[in-house]
Amino acid sequence: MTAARAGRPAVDAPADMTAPDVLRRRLFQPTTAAFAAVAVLVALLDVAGIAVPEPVQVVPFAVSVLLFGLPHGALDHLVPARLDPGISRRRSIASVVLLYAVLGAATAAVWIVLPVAGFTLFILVTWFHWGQGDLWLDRALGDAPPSRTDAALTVLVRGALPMLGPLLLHAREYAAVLRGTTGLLGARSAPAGALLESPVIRLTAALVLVALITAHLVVRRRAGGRPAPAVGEITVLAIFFLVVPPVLAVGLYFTFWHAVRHIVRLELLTDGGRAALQRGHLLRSFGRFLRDAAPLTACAVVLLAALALVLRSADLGTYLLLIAALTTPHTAVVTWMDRRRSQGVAAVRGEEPVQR
Ligand SMILES: CC1=C(/C=C/C(C)=C/C=C/C(C)=C/C=O)C(C)(C)CCC1
Ligand SMILES: [Fe+2]
Repeated sequence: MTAARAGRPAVDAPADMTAPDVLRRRLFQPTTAAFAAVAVLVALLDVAGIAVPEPVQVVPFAVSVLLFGLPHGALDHLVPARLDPGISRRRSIASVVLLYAVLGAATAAVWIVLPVAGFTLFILVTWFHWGQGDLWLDRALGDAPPSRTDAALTVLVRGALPMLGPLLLHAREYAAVLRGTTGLLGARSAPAGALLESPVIRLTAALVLVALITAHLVVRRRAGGRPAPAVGEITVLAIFFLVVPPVLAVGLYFTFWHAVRHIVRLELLTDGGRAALQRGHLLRSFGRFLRDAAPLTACAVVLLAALALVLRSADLGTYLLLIAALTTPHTAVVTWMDRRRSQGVAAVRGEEPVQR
């Protein structure tokens, strides 16, 4: 259906634009620009001696409960059926529910027995998971070459930006999140917090980040990929995570960068979603997704409320504990999707029929 027939202004993407072009111009480039604008704004406020108030910093995480963040994993139970016509809806739901029960409980057990190890595992799993999300997109947009070294470095760099970046200039807030989460489980994490705040660790993190970024860009160029878009995104994200207070920065990244990209990936697996995205109808596509994800998002909200009651705390730490338990199985689902990579990549290029 064209926009004119729908009786709205002509907002359809031009017919000669491919899906990657449309997504790049309508979604990914504006997102990068918005992140750059936030970094500039925060830097200007800083110069003026104004700090972003703490209640404002948690707004993106609060928004993520219903918009994009928590919902982005709420279709995991349908992913196997969407990707493989040989897998029935019933089998898809049963296997993913089992996966969530086993890996979610195992993650919770680590947190309960060894909270600091739970936190460390959470950072490492997120590092990998957010890195794999950006690798998928780089490949889908034709920027990343089919090289294993490029893949490994992309995952390492993209995950390191949000997980190591905040440590360089905001180690105190980083350590506060460690205390805020592990403290809910009765842990005394003073030594680990002090370690995070030590100059040696922060300097090491800076060196690792610079080395990874350099190696990544060199390898991408040599392997025949397109380094230019990556340079732009990495530069903006590096400045963003250096400048913006971590709770605000990581909340914005989770909600409007990682989750949005994953939603695009899932929408491209359906006829309706792909058609909407190819025409640049982003809001329609996100609306469809949020509606589909509503039942399981509601279940996750109930779990969050139950956790808040058990821990007698309804703060960011509680929410992060829930996310930690859900992220391990979610990462397993996405890793399975990656192994069937050809589907997703072909879908964004409009080369392949997709199933509902
Ligand atoms: C909030 C915050 C942190 C950790 C956030 C994490 C680890 C979030 C993970 C979210 C996931 C995995 C969502 C699912 O895709 C850091 C880095 C300690 C820095 C201080 C602020
Ligand atoms: Fe995710």
